[in-house]
Amino acid sequence: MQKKLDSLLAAAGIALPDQQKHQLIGYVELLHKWNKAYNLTSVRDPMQMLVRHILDSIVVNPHLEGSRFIDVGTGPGLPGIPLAIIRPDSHFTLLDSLGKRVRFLRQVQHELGLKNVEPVQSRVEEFIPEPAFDGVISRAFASLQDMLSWCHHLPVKGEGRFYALKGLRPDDELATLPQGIQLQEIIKLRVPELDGERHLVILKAN
Ligand SMILES: C[S@@+](CC[C@H](N)C(=O)[O-])C[C@H]1O[C@@H](n2cnc3c(N)ncnc32)[C@H](O)[C@@H]1O
Repeated sequence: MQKKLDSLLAAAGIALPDQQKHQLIGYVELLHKWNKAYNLTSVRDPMQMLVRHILDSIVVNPHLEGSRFIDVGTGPGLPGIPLAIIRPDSHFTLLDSLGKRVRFLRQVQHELGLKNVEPVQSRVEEFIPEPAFDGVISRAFASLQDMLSWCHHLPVKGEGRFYALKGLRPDDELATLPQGIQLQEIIKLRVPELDGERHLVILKAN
């Protein structure tokens, strides 16, 4: 798996310390080991997990601003765990409503020794955290409208952003953004060996 990760990282132009690469591989091994018991992902092949989960998450890293994030509807920790591994000076709250998935996240936290993640079981609508976040992140969670309406009460700093990882450019969802929210940027992401388009939508309150 190490060779495959190295070649994907090289193709993406990402350099990481060995310790972070070992943690990313350790995370894939845990996903693979516990997938059946916890029903974590439809991706069964660890090599495909590297492409569709690890690379797909970490290509977002250069576009994040700040150090305190929440990954809403994180499921098995995507994109939050890979981002927390390669961004050890940032803190990630990993939120999901399903107890089984949050139990898996606690196991990952413990086995990989991650000090910068906090798994939380809650529906996002009922979660009242503090202090404020620099960014609210989600992947495969909800339409932009639902994400923003379920997350609007989360405390986000003045310069804070909403980051939504999407497949195709979601022009129809962008046409009906709620009042008070504006589009900052849509970034086309390049994920080596992944078929199909990936986009990062960055929104901010105005
Ligand atoms: C399709 S999965 C995506 C998981 C992960 N982000 C990924 O990219 O693989 C959506 C996740 O959102 C969680 N979820 C759905 N509605 C939620 C809510 N209102 N509050 C918190 N989590 C929610 C589900 O339990 C599920 O784990």
